Amino acid sequence: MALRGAFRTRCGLLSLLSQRLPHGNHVRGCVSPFLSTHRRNNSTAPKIKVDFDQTAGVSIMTLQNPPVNSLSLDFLTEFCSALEKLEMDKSCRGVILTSGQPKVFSAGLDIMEMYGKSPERCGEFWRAVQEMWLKLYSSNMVIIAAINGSSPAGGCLMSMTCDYRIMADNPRYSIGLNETQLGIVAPFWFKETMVNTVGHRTTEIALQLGQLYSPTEALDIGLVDKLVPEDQIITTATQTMTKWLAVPDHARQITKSMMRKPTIDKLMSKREPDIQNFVSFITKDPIQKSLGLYLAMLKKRKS
Ligand SMILES: CC/C=C\CCC/C=C/C(=O)SCCNC(=O)CCNC(=O)[C@H](O)C(C)(C)COP(=O)(O)OP(=O)(O)OC[C@H]1O[C@@H](n2cnc3c(N)ncnc32)[C@H](O)[C@@H]1OP(=O)(O)O
Repeated sequence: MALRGAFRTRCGLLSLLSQRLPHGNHVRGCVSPFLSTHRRNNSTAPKIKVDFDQTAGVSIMTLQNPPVNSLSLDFLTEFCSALEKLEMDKSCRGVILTSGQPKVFSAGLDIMEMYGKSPERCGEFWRAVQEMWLKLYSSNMVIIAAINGSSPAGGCLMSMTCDYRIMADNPRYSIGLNETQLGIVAPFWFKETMVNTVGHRTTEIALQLGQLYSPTEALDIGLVDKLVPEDQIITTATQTMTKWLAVPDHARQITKSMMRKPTIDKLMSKREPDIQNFVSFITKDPIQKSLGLYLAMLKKRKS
C-alpha cells in the first residue's frame, strides 16, 4: 500500500431525492426489465483524462464518464490504474481531481452495478470500490478535490479521501452521504472517513438523515474547505497545491499516515467480510426493491 512508502521522500507526491423510500417488504422478482436495460454509457473512450504538468509535478485527473461520472466497475478499474501510475511516478507529487461533466462531480456508485446483478458480480464491484478508497485515502501524493458539481454518496466519499476540498459556490450543487435515502447503508469505512472529516456528532446526524448539503452548508460543517466561483476552481486548486507542496514530502506523508492509518488498517483487516456483508445486504429483495424505486424516481424526475 502507498502509505508503506511514507518514509520514502519523493523529490519532486433532492435533498436530491429527499423522499424516503419504502423498504422492509419482501418482494421477489423486483428487477423490472425496463430498469435492468437502463441506458448505460458503453463507450470505450477513456473515462479518466490525465494532464501532467511536469514542471509543477502536478496532474489533473478529469473524470469523464458521461452522463454523471457514476462509479461503475469499468470506471473504478480505469481510475485505480491511472492513480497507481501517478503514485509510482516520483515526479508526480500532487493530483487535482475534477469532473469533465457539467453540473456533476460524481453521482456516486453506479446504481446499475448494484441492481439485478449476481452475487459474484456484486462482490467484484465492491472490491473495486474498496480499492479506489484504499488507493486514494492512502496516497502519498497531495490530492485536492476540485468539486465542480454535485457529489452525492460515493462522490462525496471520493471527495473526502482528498487532502483538501474546494467546491464551486453554486447553490444548485449538493454533497453528502445520502445512502439512507436509497434504503441502503453507508458501510463503516464510509462512516469513519466522514467522522475523520467532520466529527462524530455531525456524521451521526448526516448519515441517519442521508443529508445532502449545499456548498455553503458543507463549508459550515467542514465537509469542504473552500468555496469559489466555478470558473476559478482549477486556479484555486493549483494555488492551494503549491502551498501544500512547499511542505517537505516525508514530514507531510508521515503525518497523513498517522491521521489515516487506523481507518485504513481496519478495512485492510476486514476486506473479505466487508465484501460478504455488502453482497448479502445488496442482493436482498427489499434492498433491490428500494434501489429499483430509486432508479425509477431518477428517471421520472427527468421526464
Ligand atoms: C453494506 C453496505 C451496503 C451498501 C453500500 C452502498 C453504498 C452506496 C453508495 C452510493 O454511491 S449509491 C449512489 C447514490 N447516488 C445518488 O443518489 C445520486 C443519484 N443521482 C442524482 O441525484 C442526479 O443524477 C445528479 C447526480 C444530481 C445529476 O442530476 P442531473 O439532473 O444532471 O442528471 P439526471 O438525474 O438526469 O441523471 C442522468 C442519467 O444518469 C442516471 N444516474 C444518475 N445517477 C446515477 C447513479 N448513481 N448510478 C447510475 N445511474 C445514475 C440517471 O438515472 C439518468 O439516466 P437516464 O439518462 O438513463 O434517465
